[in-house]
Amino acid sequence: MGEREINALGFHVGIELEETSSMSLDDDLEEVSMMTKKTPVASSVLAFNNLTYSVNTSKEWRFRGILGRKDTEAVTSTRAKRKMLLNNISGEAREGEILAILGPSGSGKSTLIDALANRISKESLGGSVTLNGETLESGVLKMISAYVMQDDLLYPILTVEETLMFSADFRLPHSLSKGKKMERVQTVIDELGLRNAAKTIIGDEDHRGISGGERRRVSIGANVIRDPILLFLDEPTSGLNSSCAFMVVKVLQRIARSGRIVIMSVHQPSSRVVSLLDQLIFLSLGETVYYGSPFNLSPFLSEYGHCVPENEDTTEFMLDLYRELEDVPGGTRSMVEFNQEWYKKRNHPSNSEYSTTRLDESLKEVIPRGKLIYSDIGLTSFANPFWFDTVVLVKRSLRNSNRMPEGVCFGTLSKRNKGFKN
Ligand SMILES: Nc1ncnc2c1ncn2[C@@H]1O[C@H](COP(=O)(O)OP(=O)(O)OP(=O)(O)O)[C@@H](O)[C@H]1O
Repeated sequence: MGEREINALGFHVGIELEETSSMSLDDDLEEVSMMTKKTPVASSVLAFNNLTYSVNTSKEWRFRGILGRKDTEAVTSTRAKRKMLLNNISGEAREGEILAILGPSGSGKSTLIDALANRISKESLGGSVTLNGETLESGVLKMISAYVMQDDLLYPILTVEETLMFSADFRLPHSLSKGKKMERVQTVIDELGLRNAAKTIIGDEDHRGISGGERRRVSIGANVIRDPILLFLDEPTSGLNSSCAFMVVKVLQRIARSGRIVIMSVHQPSSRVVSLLDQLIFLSLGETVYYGSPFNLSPFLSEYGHCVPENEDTTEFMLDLYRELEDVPGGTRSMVEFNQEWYKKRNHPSNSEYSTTRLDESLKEVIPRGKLIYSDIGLTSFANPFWFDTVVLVKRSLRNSNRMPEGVCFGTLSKRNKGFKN
């Protein structure tokens, strides 16, 4: 354990000096990795307890008349049914760490991220979400967090630097000087390992631009420009090949280590990606089948009676195992129950240490750095007036469309969900 420092939230953070890892895949990332890395020990914690969310689904039956006679009127009966999307999900995400939510399609990964990111109405969501033991006001969590969506919505003819500068104009207070905003943009470019791509256009199917992995990092950068405390990402690696996916998660690890909480969903990560994750939640049909570190997954499976064969990837083995279980009667129930017992045995509430600094005091420190204003009456509105945001958006659209050689219509966005150039 090395020195102690105070982080963005005003919390004390223990710093460990770590050996540098070498990355030949990306020059920029390698350059940053060559510098001594600081790994903060978590001191702020987003805890979620017994999150439960269900939706109404209605089933409709139509009866023809007796003996299916066509002249009798059809009778319709509708019976409301509730579908459980999240069932008693608990866990914590710690500052300096990445919490990853894994599971097959439809297991509830996006729903859980939405629940944590305050994108599901409080009335519909059971359970609690707290930061350092305090329940966040509905608006506050949104204000101190950023949510990166699966789809890239970027302007194709703007360069990486311009894209981030427009984000800075849009997300940072307009009272901040151009120079300070540019400084922040340059910091983010380095943090994302995008130095070599800074002057390259985003590109799309018709215009050659940066790679798919770099695009994803630009999307992340546009959201971290205002330095959020919490970063939520829905499938940040989808559509990327394994080396690009690794680089994206490597960047997320760096973002987490700089004192943020990162929560992401991932469908089928490679073992290299898993090596960058700190905590995992495996979901099956809205229930937790494993919650813990990647290192404990193999012992968990052994104790559950399914030893991971030598040379097999543990995460893949786990995903295959419970996908098989989902197809048999009783499904993954025994695994869900085993996980609850296993977790209780290994974790004690005293492990969950976090700062005792009052949350509102901590927010006072951090909020002026971003787009938000803190006043004596609490958190108020966004720093930039509506007209200012409108001007920024119009300027961005105009610059993009002016550069389109074909004179493509105003405000064209690049949305490449498929066909990434990895
Ligand atoms: N409003 C809704 N009404 C009914 N079912 C819903 C609703 N929203 C989501 N679902 C269902 O909830 C389940 C979980 O959805 P969710 O999007 O969270 O899964 P996921 O694990 O993120 O999947 P993917 O990897 O495909 O994105 C799915 O079966 C989905 O169809």
